[in-house]
Amino acid sequence: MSVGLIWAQSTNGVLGSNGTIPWYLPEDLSRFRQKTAGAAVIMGRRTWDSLPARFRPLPGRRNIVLTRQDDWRAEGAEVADSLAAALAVVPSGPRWVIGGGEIYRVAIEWATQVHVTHVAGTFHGDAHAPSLDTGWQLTDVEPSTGWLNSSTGLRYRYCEYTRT
Ligand SMILES: CCc1nc(N)nc(N)c1OCCCOc1ncccc1N1CCC(C(F)(F)F)CC1
Repeated sequence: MSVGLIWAQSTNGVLGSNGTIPWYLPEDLSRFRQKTAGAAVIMGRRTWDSLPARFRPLPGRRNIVLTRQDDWRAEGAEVADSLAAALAVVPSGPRWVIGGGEIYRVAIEWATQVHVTHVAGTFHGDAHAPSLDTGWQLTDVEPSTGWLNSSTGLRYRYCEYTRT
């Protein structure tokens, strides 16, 4: 029942603040788009609400939204009331959990890969990335040393972790 998690976090582990991402990193948007293209994406209802309207639903992907509201509906979204239910509706093929903090904390138990965009800097926020325990191996860092420079002046790098 393997699933991948993908997120962008600051040095102090912030993912989001009040339903938004507290930085603008166009390179990460491209990376996210490329990594999840054609896959099923699983997200919490708050993350769905946070998507800019033109990206809701995320184009070219099955969008599965987790909510406990049994009457919740949205154009372009498939609804599930648990992660297990979400994974059951996409029995095969790549599945990416794309947020938010609450969902990552549940999904990390099922995950076999985590792709993190690390944004250099300290940001205020109310959603935090889960910590990766010792079972996770860092299998790819780009660049191998140092940081990439965004057109926005932010420094960032990509880390990929796997767990057997
Ligand atoms: C990108 C942000 C992001 N980064 C990584 N590495 N992992 C994620 N889990 C993630 O959060 C995806 C859901 C939230 O997404 C957005 N939140 C605010 C503004 C824009 C977006 N994006 C822009 C790109 C768009 C495209 F369809 F092009 F992919 C999807 C919506």
